[in-house]
Amino acid sequence: MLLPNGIRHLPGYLDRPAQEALVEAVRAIVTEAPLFTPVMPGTGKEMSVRMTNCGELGWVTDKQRGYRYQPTHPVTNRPWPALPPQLLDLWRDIAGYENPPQACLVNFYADDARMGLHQDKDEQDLNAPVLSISLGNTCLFRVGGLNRNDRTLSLKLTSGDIIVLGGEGRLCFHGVDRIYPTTSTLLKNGGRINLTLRRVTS
Ligand SMILES: O=C(O)CCC(=O)C(=O)O
Ligand SMILES: [Fe+2]
Repeated sequence: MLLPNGIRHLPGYLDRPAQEALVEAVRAIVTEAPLFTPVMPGTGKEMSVRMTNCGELGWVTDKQRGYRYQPTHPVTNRPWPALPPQLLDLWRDIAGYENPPQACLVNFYADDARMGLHQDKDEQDLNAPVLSISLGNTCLFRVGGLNRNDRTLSLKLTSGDIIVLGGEGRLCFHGVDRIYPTTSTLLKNGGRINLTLRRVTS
């Protein structure tokens, strides 16, 4: 399904077994690289999502140094766990990009978490798409244009859906307005997981 600016929505792309396998992979990642609470640069205000990463680089943020990618976990200082093979396969099948992903951000949304409207622009390689996978409870996703004040469109993302921000849509503003509790049985404790695959360097 094509949204404004060529953003692609692939509803129900992953079947239940594929979703369960990804949840298992995420469990292993979180054991090795514990979730941390990201903060806004400058204000130091905590975001409501908790996160970790896998891949050669991970997205991190703190009060002083702001948003960036780094090869190690900010708390354990250990390298991030490897990208699970399923994610490399998905990138190959969907992204249509010659180089493999370097980073996978793992976002955990409790049922009261959200993510404000933002652009993904901490990457050098803006030719590569961002591939985003939804697992667990349904969310209300909002996508706009290249300017914060552009008109936005809201859509529900359910477990197994994939969004591709590529081409024109690569730098579109987007965010998660809310999570709908008890809309999926995939995650025993509710909430939502979002996996975001990215290329970082050119
Ligand atoms: O949770 C989502 O669907 C979006 C996550 C996101 O935009 C991000 O991590 O940059
Ligand atoms: Fe984003």
